[in-house]
Amino acid sequence: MTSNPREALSRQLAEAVAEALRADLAESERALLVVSGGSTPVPFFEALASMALPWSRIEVTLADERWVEASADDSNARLVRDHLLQGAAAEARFVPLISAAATPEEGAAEVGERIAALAWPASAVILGMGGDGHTASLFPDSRELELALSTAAPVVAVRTPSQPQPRITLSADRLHQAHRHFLHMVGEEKRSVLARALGGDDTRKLPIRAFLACPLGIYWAP
Ligand SMILES: O=C1O[C@H](COP(=O)(O)O)[C@@H](O)[C@H](O)[C@H]1O
Repeated sequence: MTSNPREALSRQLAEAVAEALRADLAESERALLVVSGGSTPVPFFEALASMALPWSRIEVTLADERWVEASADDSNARLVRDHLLQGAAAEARFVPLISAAATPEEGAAEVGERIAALAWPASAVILGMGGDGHTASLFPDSRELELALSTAAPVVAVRTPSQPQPRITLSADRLHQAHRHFLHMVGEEKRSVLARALGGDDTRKLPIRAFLACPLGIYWAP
């Protein structure tokens, strides 16, 4: 039994996602799970990894990634490998968003083909949100924000002045292609950003707005 609200939240989210995967796997041979990176999902990943699931039938990919080596400290793929693909969950098929290309612009076509071949619509997309209202790598100052919000392509290479690395993100269109959407966030700052997002409609200012009508299951703890 855990008394930490963030741990309890992660456990509840993991149970909801496991339930979603089980329901979809009762209808289809494969199911796809799209997860986010950052600091918030670590306890969620660990809770989900402990769930009894037919992991070999589950595909996992990311909402976004920094264009860095898979072994880099800030690689979202590394986060998934270290915290989700553990124990029985190591049987899941993880499909990363990076390639051997030097830049995301050069790698986007190959990564896009890989992503398009997954078991869409996803069972669940778990989004995070930054203090600037970004989700996935759809940042308010991303040069390709307009494109990422409007294209039917699965992925977009993104350059963002506020961020140190180039990135690649699933497009909003692709992120919408899921049976269920969850937003996982913690802390008062993010709660007030979400309240601002709910009070307006300019997606370019707070890109999380692109997902508020999915409908979105909001998992928040202080
Ligand atoms: O840059 C990113 O940030 C968001 C939120 O991260 P957090 O550390 O505040 O939890 C995340 O959803 C996204 O996938 C990641 O690349």
